[in-house]
Amino acid sequence: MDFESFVLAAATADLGDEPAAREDADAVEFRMDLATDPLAALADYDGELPLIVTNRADFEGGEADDGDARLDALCAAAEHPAVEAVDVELRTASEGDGGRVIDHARDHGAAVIVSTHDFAKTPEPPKLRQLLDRACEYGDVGKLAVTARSTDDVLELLAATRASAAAGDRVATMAMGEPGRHSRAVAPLYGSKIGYAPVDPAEATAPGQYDLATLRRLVAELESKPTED
Ligand SMILES: O=C1C[C@@](O)(C(=O)O)C[C@@H](O)[C@@H]1O
Repeated sequence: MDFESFVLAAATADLGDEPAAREDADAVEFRMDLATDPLAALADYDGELPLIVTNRADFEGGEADDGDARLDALCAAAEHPAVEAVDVELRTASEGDGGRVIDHARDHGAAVIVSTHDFAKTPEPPKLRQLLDRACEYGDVGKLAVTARSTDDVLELLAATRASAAAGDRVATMAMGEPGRHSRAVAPLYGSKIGYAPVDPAEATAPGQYDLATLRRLVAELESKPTED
């Protein structure tokens, strides 16, 4: 996966969801932190969709204790041939031991997504750009998920997405929460390269997600098509 075009990832803790995701998803995001024995599940994986592996730390809204074991598991996962991208938090990349995961992923041919989340708010516009810039310094894709409290927040996120993409960075953005839901459908038009949606809406991995089939349909319908004139 080079993320040159938009990738819709079915986010799940259960790789058994893959057959159900095939029709609508381009990839599966395997939330290792939410799975019971993620490396065993990965060893048994023989699905068709490529995998993005995420072992989200507790300090960033996930359930994995931060520490060596979390990063060791990500490194082991990166060795699986179906794993085409590895997700690392910006904080882990910049302040923690994420460098070894990034190097290991690249050594095994996997792309690196560097993520940062704000679960309370949408930061001011200069900060949005700064977060995307920093995430792109470490990752092949810089991902920013914020919390929208109004549609104005979404406008600012879309503007930052557009500006980063126009500057040549590969970014993925989404606004979490109800007022931000539509960002998941429209951000691809402004340059966002990854969307996340659960196969089963009861198993959302973030607030405000559409279910997979809905997001696929919305993105496809909004996709700009060449005009005939
Ligand atoms: O970082 C992200 C984005 C996300 O938080 C979202 O808002 O869709 C969902 C997570 O599963 C994924 O790791």
